[in-house]
Formats: sequence, C-alpha cells, structure tokens
Amino acid sequence: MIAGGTESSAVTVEWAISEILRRPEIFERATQELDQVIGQTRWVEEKDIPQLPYMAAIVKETMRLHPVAPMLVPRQARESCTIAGFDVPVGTRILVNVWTIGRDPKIWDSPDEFRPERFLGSQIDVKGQDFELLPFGSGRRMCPGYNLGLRVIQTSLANLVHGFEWGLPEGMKKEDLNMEEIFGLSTPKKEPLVAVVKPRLPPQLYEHLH
Ligand code: HEM
Repeated sequence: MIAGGTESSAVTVEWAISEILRRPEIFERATQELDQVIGQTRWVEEKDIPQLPYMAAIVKETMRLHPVAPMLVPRQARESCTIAGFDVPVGTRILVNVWTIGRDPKIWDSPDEFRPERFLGSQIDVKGQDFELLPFGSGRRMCPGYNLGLRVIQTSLANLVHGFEWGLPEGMKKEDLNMEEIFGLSTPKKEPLVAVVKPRLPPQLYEHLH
C-alpha cells in the first residue's frame, strides 16, 4: 500500500498545492521565503530545506489535514490491556484514526483551517514522537521511509512553488477547487487538481528539464 512512497509523496504535494492555491496569501509568503533564501537564479536543493521553515510548516499542515494513510496500518493486540479506560482483549484489531486526530478541536485551534503558521515556533513534528500529528505512524511499525518521503515532498513542493507561477483554469475561482477526498486505505483527491503554470525563473533553468 505505502510501498515505495512515490505515490504518497505525489498525493501529499497535490494536496499542498491545492490548499495553497485556495490561500493566495500563503502562496505569496512561501514564494517570498524562496526568493529570499534561494534567489531567482537556481532551483531548490535538498540541502536548502532547513532554511525554509515556512515551506516545512506548509508540509506539516498538509499532512495534518490530509494524512496519506488515515488509519495507519492495522495493529493487533498481542496481549490484553487497557487503553484510556477501554479493555482491549488479546487479538483485537486496532486502527488509529490519525485523520480524526488531525482535526480534533480539543487539540487544534480552528482545526479545519489550513494555517501553516500554527507550526512556526512549535516543537510538534511528524517523526512519531508527537501523537497529535502522526502522518508516518509511530513505534516499531512506523514508516521507515519517513525521512526520504519528507525530503522528497519538501524539495518537490518547494521547486514547484519556486519555479512556476500558478493559476487556476480560465473562469475558475479558488472557491471552486474541489477538496473532497476519497476516503479509504489512502486519501487521494477525489478530483485531480487542474492548474495552469508559467515559468518564473530565467529560461535557461528549464532547459535540462526537457
Ligand atoms: C509521503 C511519504 C510517505 C508517507 C506519508 C508514508 C506513510 C506511512 C505510514 C502511515 C505507514 C504505517 C505506519 C504505522 O502504521 O505506524 C507506513 C509504513 C511503511 N512505509 Fe511509508 N510513507 C511514506 C513514504 C515511504 C517511503 C519513501 C518508503 C520507502 C522507501 C516507505 C516505506 C514504508 C514501509 C516499508 C512501511 C511498512 C513498515 C512496517 O510495517 O514495518 N514509505 N508509511
């Protein structure tokens, strides 16, 4: 299901772009950060990621609202135990609903709002230690590819924002972007994102992309 992680990374980047297309001020702030840190004469590289905290916050916020594996991978209790007052007999199959945790109003302010700022200056990370945000799961069966996955997502999203001006197809308003999910073992967009892009860096930077 999660095999390879290419699909998970692509789905996450698609969600991120869709979310920020609905919020031009977030797009603008991300672009400003990139212009400041990277400049307009080169692409973003993996080593730039630590210098792009706003981009990292956008990725966390995307993974909070759109975790690729909304129920992680099922677990089975190897012994009877009690969790939060519930008796769990041996052999019980357990799903951890990280989708709901990510939208829990007891944990998050305005949980349905896409607000990357909530992660600026916050210690909450996606590495399995903070139970309010578990897009890669946690514990012994946590995603072993999380580091790679994160880097791929951050670098590709940063380059897509940095390298292109984004717009919606003629006649479409940002409110019209369909944000419905297909809810199952993974959560892709129900309607794929359709957008119009134009290069925003010097033309020679695009030559080797052909
Ligand atoms: C956006 C990128 C990715 C996301 C969101 C993601 C998410 C996840 C999640 C939620 C799990 C289940 C963890 C749990 O139940 O605690 C998982 C398991 C796994 N992931 Fe990923 N993953 C990503 C990328 C990758 C990559 C790049 C690789 C490999 C190179 C990978 C390999 C695996 C494997 C092998 C497992 C099964 C681990 C086990 O059951 O012991 N994933 N992933």
